[in-house]
Amino acid sequence: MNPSPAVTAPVQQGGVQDVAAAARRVVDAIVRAGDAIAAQSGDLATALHGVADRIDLAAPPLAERMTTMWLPVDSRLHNPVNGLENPLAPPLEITEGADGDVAGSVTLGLPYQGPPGHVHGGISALLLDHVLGLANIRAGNSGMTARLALTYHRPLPLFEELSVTGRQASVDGRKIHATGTISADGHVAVSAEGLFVRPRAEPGR
Ligand SMILES: CCCCCCCC/C=C\CCCCCCCC(=O)SCCNC(=O)CCNC(=O)[C@H](O)C(C)(C)COP(=O)(O)OP(=O)(O)OC[C@H]1O[C@@H](n2cnc3c(N)ncnc32)[C@H](O)[C@@H]1OP(=O)(O)O
Repeated sequence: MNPSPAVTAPVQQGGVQDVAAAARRVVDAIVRAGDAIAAQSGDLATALHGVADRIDLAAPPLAERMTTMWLPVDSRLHNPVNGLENPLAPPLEITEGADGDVAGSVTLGLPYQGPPGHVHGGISALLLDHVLGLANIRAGNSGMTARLALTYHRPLPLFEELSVTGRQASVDGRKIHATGTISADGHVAVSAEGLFVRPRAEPGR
């Protein structure tokens, strides 16, 4: 289900989304293989640099790419959480949302490992910061993250579908409070309370 054009971007077959998906696969394969590719490392690095050189040649000036980052459509495609054109995004799939809430799902592999078989705590913070931010956008009052407090209740497993939720709790002038969770197998593993502050001027302006 695609609940809101405000927080998700259309899934496209082909195009840059496919390139980003292939790049994610390369990252995953490197982390999985580890020392097993040491003997081929020269060839592999040369091949990957060749791909990067080819892509770099086509790139427009950096400033041109940065200016639209806060525009909703561009952010939806390029943010590092659910941006389908950003290889760093796992990507989180926004699957559901009601009454301004945002819900998403994601299965994380080895590149996101912290403790053995479990998700690095900073990745949980990344997911929750973004989903709380999206919940604020959906609720119609959004701001910059000023404070994000996370409680890690239990280790969060890799290779299992995770459910991420976010909702706006209250608005007090420019201060916005939002809460969220990450659950695995129906159990909350991480919960978050965030303070977001609507800047006096839009960021980057
Ligand atoms: C408008 C933005 C949204 C646009 C959306 C476009 C579409 C995009 C689409 C998709 C995006 C998906 C969503 C993304 C989500 C991710 C968000 C991030 O990752 S943001 C990057 C990380 N955060 C920073 O870089 C902030 C850095 N900090 C600042 O810029 C400032 O400190 C800021 C804006 C947070 C506050 O600055 P001041 O000058 O406006 O704040 P003062 O006037 O001092 O305080 C206002 C009130 O807030 C409290 N406050 C401020 N900061 C606080 C803090 N850290 N802890 C506690 N209280 C704080 C103060 O005590 C004050 O409260 P009293 O009015 O006195 O009651």
